[in-house]
Amino acid sequence: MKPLFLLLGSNLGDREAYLRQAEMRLSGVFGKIAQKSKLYETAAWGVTDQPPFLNQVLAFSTNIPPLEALKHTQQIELDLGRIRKERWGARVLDIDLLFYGDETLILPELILPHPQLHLRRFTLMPLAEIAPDYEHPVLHKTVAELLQDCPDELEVKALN
Ligand SMILES: Nc1ncnc2c1ncn2[C@@H]1O[C@H](COP(=O)(O)OP(=O)(O)OP(=O)(O)O)[C@@H](O)[C@H]1O
Ligand SMILES: Nc1nc2c(c(=O)[nH]1)N=C(CO)CN2
Repeated sequence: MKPLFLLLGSNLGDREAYLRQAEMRLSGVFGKIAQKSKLYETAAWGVTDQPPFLNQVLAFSTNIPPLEALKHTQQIELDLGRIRKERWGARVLDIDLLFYGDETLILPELILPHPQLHLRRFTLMPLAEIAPDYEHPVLHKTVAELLQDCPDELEVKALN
């Protein structure tokens, strides 16, 4: 079994409800949630001309292989997305695989650890809440150190 850290994001519709549904579906696949961050309200990063996000990090302990894990998370995005699509005409759930234990992968469909995680405060803040001492298997810095060194100045606010 290895720890799998997932970042959930939503910025359309009832964001909290989408995250909750995603969480239920994910625990159906990966089992009991080992750790769960608070919800974080964050301004949109990258393409800033869009509504603010709710982000949250969940951790599981699993032996489902990485590519299979990705298929599951993409299916959940699709399933919840279909509901959204009819209603809003946009994707409102994003699931990123952040760390899968010490796995390092560079495939067209999956890069582990997530190649942008150290550049994104909206990822590092919730991750640092639940796993500050977790070491990045490529950069060899802890999550707390990555957060400290992160150049991103995005405002990220814990909600609960
Ligand atoms: N660690 C990873 N977690 C999730 N998807 C990944 C990862 N590495 C590569 N991918 C690939 O990235 C592709 C694009 O994902 P998506 O459409 O969600 O992009 P995005 O959310 O706009 O950007 P980002 O991935 O930078 O957050 C997916 O089809 C997936 O195959
Ligand atoms: N704050 C925030 N910004 C984003 C996010 C996200 O989850 N949170 N996801 C994006 C596409 O993956 C683009 N920008």
